[in-house]
Amino acid sequence: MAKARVQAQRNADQLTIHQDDLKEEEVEELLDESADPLEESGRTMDESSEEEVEDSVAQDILRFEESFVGINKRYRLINRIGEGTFSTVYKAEDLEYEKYNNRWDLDERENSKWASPAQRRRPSRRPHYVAIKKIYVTSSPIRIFNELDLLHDLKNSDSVCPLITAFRHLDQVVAILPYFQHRDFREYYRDMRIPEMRLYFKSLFLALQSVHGKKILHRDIKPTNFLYNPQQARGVLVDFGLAERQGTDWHQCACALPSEERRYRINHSVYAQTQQAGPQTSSYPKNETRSSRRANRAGTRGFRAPEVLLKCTQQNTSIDMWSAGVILLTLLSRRFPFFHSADDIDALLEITSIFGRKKMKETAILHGQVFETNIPSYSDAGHSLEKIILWCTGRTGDKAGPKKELDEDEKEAVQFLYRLMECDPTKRITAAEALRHPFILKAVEDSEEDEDILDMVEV
Ligand SMILES: Nc1ncnc2c1ncn2[C@@H]1O[C@H](COP(=O)(O)OP(=O)(O)OP(=O)(O)O)[C@@H](O)[C@H]1O
Repeated sequence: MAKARVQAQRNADQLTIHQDDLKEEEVEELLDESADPLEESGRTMDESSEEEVEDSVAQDILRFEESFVGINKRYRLINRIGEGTFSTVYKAEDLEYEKYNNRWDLDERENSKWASPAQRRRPSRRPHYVAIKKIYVTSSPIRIFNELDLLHDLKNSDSVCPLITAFRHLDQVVAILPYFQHRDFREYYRDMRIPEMRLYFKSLFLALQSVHGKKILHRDIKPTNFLYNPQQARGVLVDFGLAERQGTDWHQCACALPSEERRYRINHSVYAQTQQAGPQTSSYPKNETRSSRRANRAGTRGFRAPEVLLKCTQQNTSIDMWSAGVILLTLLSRRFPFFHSADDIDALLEITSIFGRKKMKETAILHGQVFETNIPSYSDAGHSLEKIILWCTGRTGDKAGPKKELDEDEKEAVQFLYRLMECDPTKRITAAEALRHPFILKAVEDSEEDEDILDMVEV
């Protein structure tokens, strides 16, 4: 029933929109459709003209249309495509596309390069899709403003999904973004090959380079926030709901001190004094009077950098590079999610099981924290990432048989991974440096090779 009502509404909307066009341009219709290269390239993967919509989704769409008065005059809601912690995202057709300047539409820009002057003058018959992000009314206005403000700042970056516009109706705010065709990460993480990974990360680091260039931390880098289209080898970053400008609410952290001064402070700390008092004394002050440390720990579990977990009070853009490293580890190990912690302590322990106790102690000290664990199974040195990837991909081999090894491409990927999952944020690779790393530079060589193959086919 709900489905039928949505369909009836859609048909009515479609009629009012297209009647006039048809009268004016009937003759050109056929030409228009066959000459539009985007008819081929723009509709990829999951896109069909009408999608199967579940009853519960259809009802949700109706409720949204009823509560947000006027939304269906501008957009034809098609499907619900995402339900996150802070918003619901719908796919919709932009019914008023031709009325506005659409500089944001990269596909259209690309398309018009190939079109004749006559085709360029004609309004395209291709439907134009947008993503409508309905931000939950429980989000604070400051948070909503922050997201829209940062998106506005990033509007000229080709690799950030731009904000087209935003509307408010009573307490409801919606952000309108271009709909970006992408493939669900879960469909390809098990079999993505190294050359494809190079392209994926090249695109991700181009995006991060532009975001970090503006001194903005995304804070929530994970596969669902990087919408990637393998056919175009291009992805866009979405969801700036947790993003912040670097320096917001900073207090001095030991990691930003010169190493001499840091050592001096550590040697004279309360902890160092209790240590000097001898092994019988408890390592921790019994009557702690200092308030517990506060720091922004926003992000998604499993993707938070060690300094976020250790409550560093001067976090910078390098936290996103760690999260990108977790994505690479996921792809190399074919395990998603790779980390599965219930809370921050668990998350620290998961990292410890890889990098070992010694590294974690050093990392904690960097931020003026003490890391101790009495869990016996954690070794001091941890395990190499190579070994972990071999274990995860079932290449352990038996003791009698030949030693199993990663192939050359994988070894190169792991070298790159060490630069991303560097526990000390001051030593971690930046997005700009990552783009110059051999692992990423080879992406260009690979695609040139592909072109050679294409040339051969043409000849
Ligand atoms: N522009 C877009 N084009 C296509 N799909 C999109 C777009 N924006 C968002 N989505 C889809 O909607 C999902 C949720 O979007 P978003 O991450 O912005 O919301 P969220 O509520 O902050 O989610 P989460 O809590 O999972 O981080 C995305 O993972 C993606 O699948």
